[in-house]
Amino acid sequence: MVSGDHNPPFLRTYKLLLDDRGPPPPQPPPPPPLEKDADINLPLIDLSRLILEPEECKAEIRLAAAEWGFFQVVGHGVPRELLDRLRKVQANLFRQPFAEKEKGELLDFATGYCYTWGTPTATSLSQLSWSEAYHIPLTPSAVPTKLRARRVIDEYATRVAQLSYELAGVLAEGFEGKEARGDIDYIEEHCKPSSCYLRLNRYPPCPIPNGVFGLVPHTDTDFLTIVYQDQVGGLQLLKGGRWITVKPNASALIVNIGDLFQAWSNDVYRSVRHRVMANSEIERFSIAFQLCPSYETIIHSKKSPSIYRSFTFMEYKQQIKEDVKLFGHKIGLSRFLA
Ligand SMILES: O=C(O)CCC(=O)C(=O)O
Ligand SMILES: [Fe+2]
Repeated sequence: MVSGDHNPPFLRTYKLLLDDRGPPPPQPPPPPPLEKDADINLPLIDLSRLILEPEECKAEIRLAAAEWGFFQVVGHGVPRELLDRLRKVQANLFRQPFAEKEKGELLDFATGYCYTWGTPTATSLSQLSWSEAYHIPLTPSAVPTKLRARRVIDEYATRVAQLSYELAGVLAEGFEGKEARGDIDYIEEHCKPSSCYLRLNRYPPCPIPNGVFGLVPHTDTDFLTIVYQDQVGGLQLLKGGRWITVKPNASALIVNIGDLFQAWSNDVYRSVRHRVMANSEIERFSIAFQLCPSYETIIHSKKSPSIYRSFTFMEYKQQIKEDVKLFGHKIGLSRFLA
């Protein structure tokens, strides 16, 4: 039986930021009206077609990654029943008392895990993320676990990592050409599960009206992210100057391109800014798998002229850390222009 308050103390901790809101920031002029609804529907790709009509399906994946940087997939092979079990495990982990979550001993992952909430560096409301998360490095453990939660997370991680390799392969072949199949192994070689992450997110209801972020606008620091969201909604991506909501679809997984794929593909694929809006009444859950390389991996495009200089993943992460400290936010790829 779980007792004690499970919500992080947002109102108390961020009281100054919340009191100091001032007038709302000036709004940009409204964008022109959309021509038709279809314009705002994210591509939905049925991956079972990779077997029936592989070339058409691969072309759709590449087009979506180039034009949107975001797409949803069905027919992805992750059983619905596993997603349901995972969601229960996730809800239960977040329902533990806040003090227990902070102690960080709820899961027995090989290299530990990290529980975070809010934005300790925030100096204004626009830098605050109204959410909590378990960041789990997917290092395989030598010791079998007795924890059901970890077994379910491991099972999901194995499946979703496999899916990410498959998608990364299709995308790599798209800009490197078929003859460069070796580069498909580039991903499998450098992005072993031990350097990938799973992030369990919870967005508690936020009593502050208007526009508090569940997760502040950002691009992802990885090759690829695969997100499983619940039915609440709130994830939005930036396209053509508009924030577009990713409509919940219970059978779909959301795939988005990260900064490293953008650099490696020399801007063929786009790492698009996205954010989560907080909901005033309902809590929201999502799970993000991040396909990341080992720290020493060198990211460089073979295309000439190369838009970005070569950099290691370690350098990239280090730069982000410095920028967050200095400016309160990540600057990202523009720091690495050639
Ligand atoms: O919660 C979501 O839908 C998105 C999460 C996300 O953008 C992230 O974890 O990087
Ligand atoms: Fe993200």
